[in-house]
Amino acid sequence: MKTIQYELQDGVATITFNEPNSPVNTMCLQWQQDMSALVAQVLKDQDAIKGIILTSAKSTFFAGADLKGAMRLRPSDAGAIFTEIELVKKNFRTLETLGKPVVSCLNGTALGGGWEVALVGHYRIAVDDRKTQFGLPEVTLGLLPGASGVTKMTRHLGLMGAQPYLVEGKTFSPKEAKSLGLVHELVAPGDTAATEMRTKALAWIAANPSAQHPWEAKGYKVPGGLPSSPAVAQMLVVAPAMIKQQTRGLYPAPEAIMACMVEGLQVDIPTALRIESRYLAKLMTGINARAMINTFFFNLNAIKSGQSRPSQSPRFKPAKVGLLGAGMMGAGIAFAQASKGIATVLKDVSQEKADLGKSYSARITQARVDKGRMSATDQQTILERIHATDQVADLAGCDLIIEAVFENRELKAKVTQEAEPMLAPGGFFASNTSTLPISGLAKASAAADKFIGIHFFSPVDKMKLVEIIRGRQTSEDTVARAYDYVQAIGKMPIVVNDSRGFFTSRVFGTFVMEGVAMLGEGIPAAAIENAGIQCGMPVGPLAVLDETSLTLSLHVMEQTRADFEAEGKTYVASPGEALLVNLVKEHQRPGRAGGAGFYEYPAERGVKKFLWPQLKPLFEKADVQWDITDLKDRLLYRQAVETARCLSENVLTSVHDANIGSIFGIGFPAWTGGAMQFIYGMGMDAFVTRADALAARFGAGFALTDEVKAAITRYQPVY
Ligand SMILES: NC(=O)c1ccc[n+]([C@@H]2O[C@H](COP(=O)([O-])OP(=O)(O)OC[C@H]3O[C@@H](n4cnc5c(N)ncnc54)[C@H](O)[C@@H]3O)[C@@H](O)[C@H]2O)c1
Repeated sequence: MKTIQYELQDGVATITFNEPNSPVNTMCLQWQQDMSALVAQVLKDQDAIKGIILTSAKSTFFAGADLKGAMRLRPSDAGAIFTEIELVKKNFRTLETLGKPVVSCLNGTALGGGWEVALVGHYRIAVDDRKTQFGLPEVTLGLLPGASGVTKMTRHLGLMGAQPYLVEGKTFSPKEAKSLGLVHELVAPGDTAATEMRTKALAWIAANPSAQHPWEAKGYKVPGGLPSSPAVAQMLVVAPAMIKQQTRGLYPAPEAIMACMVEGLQVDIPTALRIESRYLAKLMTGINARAMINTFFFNLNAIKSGQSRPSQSPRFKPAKVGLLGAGMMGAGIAFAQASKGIATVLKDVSQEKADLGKSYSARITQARVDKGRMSATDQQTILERIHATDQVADLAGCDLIIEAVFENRELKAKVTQEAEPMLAPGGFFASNTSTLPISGLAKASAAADKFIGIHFFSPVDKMKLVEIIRGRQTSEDTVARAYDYVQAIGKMPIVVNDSRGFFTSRVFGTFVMEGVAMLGEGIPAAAIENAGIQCGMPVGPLAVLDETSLTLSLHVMEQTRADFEAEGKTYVASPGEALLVNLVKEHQRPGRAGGAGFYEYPAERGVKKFLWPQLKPLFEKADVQWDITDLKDRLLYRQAVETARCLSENVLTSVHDANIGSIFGIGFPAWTGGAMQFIYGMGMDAFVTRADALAARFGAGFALTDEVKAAITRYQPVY
């Protein structure tokens, strides 16, 4: 056995998982074969065995399924997958129904398949380490815990009790596991933890010679009752509808898990396990799981491990970072930095404004203190790290200064020249601009190689993504430092090359303007907004444009037009631009902040916003024909085409940055796996055919040139 060590001593069989050439244990093909060999060995030795201990030689217990293999699966593989899962469970079941006590000694994290291995033990002992996580997050990858996870957790915790851990994929600490009854004993972390766990395991084995899982005993009652009991039956009327509402029918896994829980409780264990295998085989070979695994496992890991970070540069640890502008963004960034231990100088034009910016951190931390999620001491430490000031000189010695002043080129140039001399030797300067090309802003800098874009999203506290923009002259060392800074404050960096709107603002612009173009065609605003929600965007294009401001969009368009004219280039207005001018200038509807946009924002408390009734007489056409599938496709395809163009133009240089950036920066629906995975998931031919058809009816925004098609093919990931 290559991945499992087996030792039988004094009647105790110790099974140690230890996959070679891997930092973690996985359910790889070799492990599956080894498990069959192991079970055969245990059966041979069973007369001599008094008990079994499951343990790991890695720093974690067991990581779970081999996801690379899952990326190669297609619907035609469902039968083979069913057989494979059934074999894994047959081996588990042989061990746990042998009539011998089995103890899992959990030295570290056990997630997904790893937690299902842990659940083979009748008794579970864990090291109470803060880093350790247990649970079944399969749903977040479009999967279902099919190696007995659904069956066992539902029987342990009941239908209601198990829901958060199965349908939502909530993970839990060793302490929480203990309070849920999923772990029976905890030991303190440290050098002696392994020995202590073993001692406890041996004692339990000696005291429970013929252990079994609780539900194997006659008369076992599932907590909360069976689906036929009145309380559960009542819950079952509501729960599926709630799931449907949350997933909008776009994510099959939560529904499949719920169905599997309910069906599994009404049959015996072997049948429940078979039902589970069927559901898993279907999910695992479907398009959604592939998209989610690709993005939420492989792409996220690529970002964490720094695949877009220039690898030659040494690691950078920011100690002191200055922020120019204590407005909405500056205040948010200050809190993000200070809570990660970075000394922060928050500068504005007056002490009053700087203090106001700092008060944002005071408010956020106070809310956490009030909820018991932060200690008053921690709050004080964070606030003490933020020095609010109106003095440029206070920026002296900063490793990095980020400007977040008004979106105005002249002002940005002025503050750059004022603050740059304050940088510590080797320090660098960044702009948080959301629209102005970085290479142009860098002209104001005395060291363009040390000038970069670090584009945060609002609200900074909630948005994990940060877009790093490499200007024409930005050095690779500066890119690496910006990457390290973003990771140091716990955010997710993507790296793009400079271009108008970079990646996220550019693609986001195509989404909202496609919505405005539809309105210009006479399609009802409510239908447009509904299409946005139905395809999985967080909000409709008109509502989000109201939030980001119609005036701002118009300002950016005017600025772009002026830049194009100055460069002697032809500016082509997007189809919705005239309508936007009309709304802002003729009808004084600047957006949410101005109290009026596509929506009305009633001042009365509790009265919700509603679409401005005048949109109907002004823009809707009674004879317009539209189809919801077309509307949904237009909103998604327009963004996917623009993302592919970004790859083709070298604005983006990786698919993981494209996918993660589109989901976390723009709100591109997660069920697709991101804007590029949307294309790869459906296949190049199908995508091109549909995009061509949309281009023929709705314009050049959907047109794919040969270069763009070549870029899509060139960047296609291979698993
Ligand atoms: N608001 C967003 O959603 C968002 C998102 C990403 C990026 N951005 C960009 O971030 C920047 C700031 O945006 P915001 O929404 O925080 O603006 P804001 O209007 O809330 O804040 C700007 C702040 O800059 C201050 N300021 C002006 N001149 C200054 C100077 N000489 N020195 C120091 N401070 C000065 C102002 O007093 C004000 O407090 C802009 O470039 C914007 O495009 C904004």
